Amino acid sequence: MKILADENMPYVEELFAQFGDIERVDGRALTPEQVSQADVLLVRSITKVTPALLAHNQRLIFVGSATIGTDHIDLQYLQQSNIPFSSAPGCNATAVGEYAFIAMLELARQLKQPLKDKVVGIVGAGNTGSAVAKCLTAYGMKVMLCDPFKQAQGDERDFYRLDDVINQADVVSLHVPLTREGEYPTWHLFDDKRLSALKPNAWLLNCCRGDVVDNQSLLAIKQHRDDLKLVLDVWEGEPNPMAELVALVDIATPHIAGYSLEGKARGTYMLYQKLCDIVKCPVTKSLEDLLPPFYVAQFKLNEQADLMAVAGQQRLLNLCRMAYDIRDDDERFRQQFAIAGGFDLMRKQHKHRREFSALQLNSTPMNRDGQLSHPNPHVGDNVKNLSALESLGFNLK
Ligand SMILES: NC(=O)c1ccc[n+]([C@@H]2O[C@H](COP(=O)([O-])OP(=O)(O)OC[C@H]3O[C@@H](n4cnc5c(N)ncnc54)[C@H](O)[C@@H]3O)[C@@H](O)[C@H]2O)c1
Ligand SMILES: O=C(O)[C@H](O)[C@H](O)COP(=O)(O)O
Repeated sequence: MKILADENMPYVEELFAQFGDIERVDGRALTPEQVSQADVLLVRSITKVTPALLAHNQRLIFVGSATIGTDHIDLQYLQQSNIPFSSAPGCNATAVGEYAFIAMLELARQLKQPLKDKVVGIVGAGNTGSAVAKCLTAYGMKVMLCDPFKQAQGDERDFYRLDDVINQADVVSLHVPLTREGEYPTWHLFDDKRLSALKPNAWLLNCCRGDVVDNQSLLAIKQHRDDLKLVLDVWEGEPNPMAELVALVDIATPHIAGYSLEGKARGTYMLYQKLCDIVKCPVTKSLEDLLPPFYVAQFKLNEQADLMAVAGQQRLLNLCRMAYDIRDDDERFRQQFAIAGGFDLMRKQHKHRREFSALQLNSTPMNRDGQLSHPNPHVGDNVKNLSALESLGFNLK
C-alpha cells in the first residue's frame, strides 16, 4: 500500500508504517501525478482535494484530513466517487479554546484591564466554540453563544441572535466553518456592517477561517477605530496576509490556534483509527504513547495564590504561559510573515506547544515546607481555586 502524507503531519511513521510505504509530500504543491499511485492520501488544510488533483488516480481507498475544517475538500466529489473520507472533528478544539482564552488574558494584560468583567460572544458553538466557553465559564465569565443550527437542533444551552451578540458582547470570538451556501453562510459573515456595529472598545478574535471576516473592511474600520482590538490567527489570502492589516492587529499568529502537540497527535491518530476500520485491522497503537512528557514534572501551587480572582489574573496568565506563550508566536509572525515562504515555515517549525492538561499541578494544600497545612482558614478557597483550574483543563494530581 502506498501512503502519501503531508510532510508536516506528525506521527505518520509511528502510526501508518504498518500499512505500507509512506511518501512525504509538500501539501501546498501536491500534483495529480504525485497522487496517481497513492492508495491512501493524508492531507492538511493547505491541500485542495479537488477532482483535478485526483484525476489520474483509480486506487484510493482513503482520503484523510488531519483537520477540523473541511473547506479544502470537495466532499461531494469524494462521495460520488465512493472514496472514503474522514477529517478529524474536534481533534484540536482544546488547543483552540486555550489559544483564545490565553489571547484574551494576554490582551487584558496589554490593556491593563480585568478580563473577568467582560461578556464574551461566541459565534459557532461546536467543538472549538464550546472549548472556549469551557475555559471562560471555568474562569467565572459570562458567555453569549450564537449558533442557529445548534439552537434549531434543540441544544439546551442559551443562544442569542448574532445582532444581539454584536450589540452586547465586549469580546466576540469566531468559531464557525467556512460556508458559502445555506441559510447562514459564513463567508464574510463579519462584513462592513457587522464590523462597524461592534461595541466601542470591543475585541474581535478570529481563529476559524480568514474569509469569515472581510479583511479589507476590517482594515478600513480599524484605521479609524483604534478602540477596536484584534486577535487574528487566520487571514484572508493565506499564506500572504495583508501587511497593512497585520500592522494594526494586537495579537497576530500564523493559523496555529489548533497547533498543540496533543491536537496534532489526535488529528493523525483519528485518521489512523479510520484506516484501521477501513482495512479491518485492530487498533493497536495508543495516543498517549505518542506524546512526550512535559518538561517540568510537576508544579506545586501555594494555596494562597488566588489565581481565579481578578487580583490573580497576572499569576493565572503566568501559569498559562507555561503551556503556551502566545507572545512568541506574535513576535515571530511580525518578523517573518512578509518573507517569501515565511507563513508556512512558521507553521512547519511550530512544534512545542502543550495543552493545559500536560501541566501537572499539585493539588494538596501545602505549606512552604511541603507539609500538609490543615487546619487552615484558606483551605476552602484553595479547593475552589483548584477545582476551577481543573475545569480550565489543568491536570491536578
Ligand atoms: N485556527 C485553527 O487552527 C483552527 C483549528 C480548528 C478549527 N478551525 C476552524 O474552526 C471551524 C470550527 O471548528 P469546530 O471544531 O468548532 O467545528 P464544529 O463543526 O464543531 O462547530 C462549528 C459550529 O458552527 C456553527 N455554525 C455554522 N454556521 C454558523 C453561523 N452562520 N452562525 C453561527 N454558528 C454557525 C455550526 O452549527 C457548528 O455548531 C472549523 O471548521 C475550522 O475551519 C481553525
Ligand atoms: O481545521 C483545522 O483543524 C485547523 O485549521 C488546522 O489547525 C489547520 O492546520 P493544518 O492542517 O494547516 O496544519
